[in-house]
Amino acid sequence: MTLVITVIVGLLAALLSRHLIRRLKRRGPIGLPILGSLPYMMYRAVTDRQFRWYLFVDEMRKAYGEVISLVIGTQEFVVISGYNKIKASFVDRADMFSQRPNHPFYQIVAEGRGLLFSEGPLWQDQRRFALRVLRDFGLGRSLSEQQIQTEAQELARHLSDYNGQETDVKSHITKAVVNVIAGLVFAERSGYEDPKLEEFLEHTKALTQAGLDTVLMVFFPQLPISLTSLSPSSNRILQSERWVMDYCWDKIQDISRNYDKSSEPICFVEAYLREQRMRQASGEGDVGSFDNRQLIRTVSDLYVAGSDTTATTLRWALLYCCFHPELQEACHIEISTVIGDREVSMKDKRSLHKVQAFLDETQRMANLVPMSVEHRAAKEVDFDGLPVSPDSIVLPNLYSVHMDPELFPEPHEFNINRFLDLETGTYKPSEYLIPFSVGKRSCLGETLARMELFLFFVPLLQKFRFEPNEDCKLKREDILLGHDGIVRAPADHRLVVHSRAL
Ligand code: HEM
Repeated sequence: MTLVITVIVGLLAALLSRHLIRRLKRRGPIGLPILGSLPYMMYRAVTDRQFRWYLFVDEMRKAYGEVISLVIGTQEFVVISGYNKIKASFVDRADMFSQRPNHPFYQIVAEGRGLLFSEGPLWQDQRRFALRVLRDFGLGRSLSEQQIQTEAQELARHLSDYNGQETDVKSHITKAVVNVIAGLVFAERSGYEDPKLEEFLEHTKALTQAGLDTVLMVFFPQLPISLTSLSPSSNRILQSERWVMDYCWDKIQDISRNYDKSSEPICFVEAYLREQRMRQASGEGDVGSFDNRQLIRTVSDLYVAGSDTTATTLRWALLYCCFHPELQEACHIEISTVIGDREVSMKDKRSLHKVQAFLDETQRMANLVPMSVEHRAAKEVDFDGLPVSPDSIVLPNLYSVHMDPELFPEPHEFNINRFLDLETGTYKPSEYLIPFSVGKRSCLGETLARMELFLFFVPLLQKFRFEPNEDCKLKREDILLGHDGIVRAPADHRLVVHSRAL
């Protein structure tokens, strides 16, 4: 018996010392063997109502440094924080840090296809193609400008029905933004009452605002993947993923049945179908990586990445308008003076200094994707003295840049003057504002998103005044703290909409 106890204690001591030696070589919390910092994180999540994953990670950054190793369960996260370190890794060493996690959970969800979670030559080809097609359809130019203007008018018409009443602006705004993407991808739009659109919004929410129990699967990559179905939240993600894929596939099939592949494409799907045909004609009858499964995944990525992100940023902008009525009024006066009651266009952007500063400050404070999308290293590498394994999940801590008091003094204050030249009153952009991340994997939809933010926000402030309802005033701090998730959304709230006399 004594011998057995001695052997067990010896084994445990050996395991612990091996763990300690390995952990001491790395910067970051030591944690426990097998569980890492998970118990501490769970304790914090249970005892602190204000616990948020990105705040926890940033707390670790404050305690241990700008490049740290955080082990949760058996999964190592390498957190890269601060503008200089983020640039040194994702821009200067982009070839090393532009991969996506090879973790089994991501493989199940995305199968290494699409734009968001693919890598290597497949990702390069698809990204290049998507950017070219979106440019051909006038991204950053008049075609998509008209499309957004039409949706902005529709949104304003819809909101004017609520004059003097309170409403949850979320669904109105998201529908308008989804219609812009649907126009580009499928050359169609849905009515605001379309039940499929409602369903789509529910499923994208499940995908972008996943909870901690989903991440639990990520924390233990060695667990059999069948266990994923035991976690309700992981299951919800997989179901939503399937729903969005089926939805996209139905639409692709409709387009495919009617599209004459020799004619000029009018949407992304038609351009893709034509590319498939050209590849089949030129090669050995092979579409290469441009097959139908890749098409569905790419389309669903554009849909999911392009809807909740922009819509939620606009919701943050209206919330900040409500909590800073003097700034809302200053932007309205600027809009009235510069463009009066005519329709806004992208040409007006450079004359609307306060509006631009307001949108930038919104993006800084909102920290919409605080830890960006997960990366990984292409191979075993040393970065800033820390060994980084290709199995580690690398997180660009964008939140740490936007909240850096050296770059943005009093970072928790909403202050549009950071983006204004105080002598001339003109807009002054900052290179440290990086909501779309940086480097080769930076947001593919940045140009579209910037256009949408401007072309939706200006008519909203031109035609309406927004006010928080009583509940929103009472719960201000909770609403501004927001939810956890890949996309950081404000907590549910309702605003009172007042039409302005034009
Ligand atoms: C305000 C709105 C938006 C924000 C803040 C935003 C932010 C981001 C961020 C932080 C990433 C990850 C970059 C990285 O991996 O380091 C990303 C990736 C991506 N975004 Fe956006 N995004 C927005 C809107 C859009 C729109 C409108 C589209 C669609 C047209 C889009 C499509 C994508 C795609 C496809 C990727 C993956 C790129 C890749 O892995 O190569 N995004 N976005």
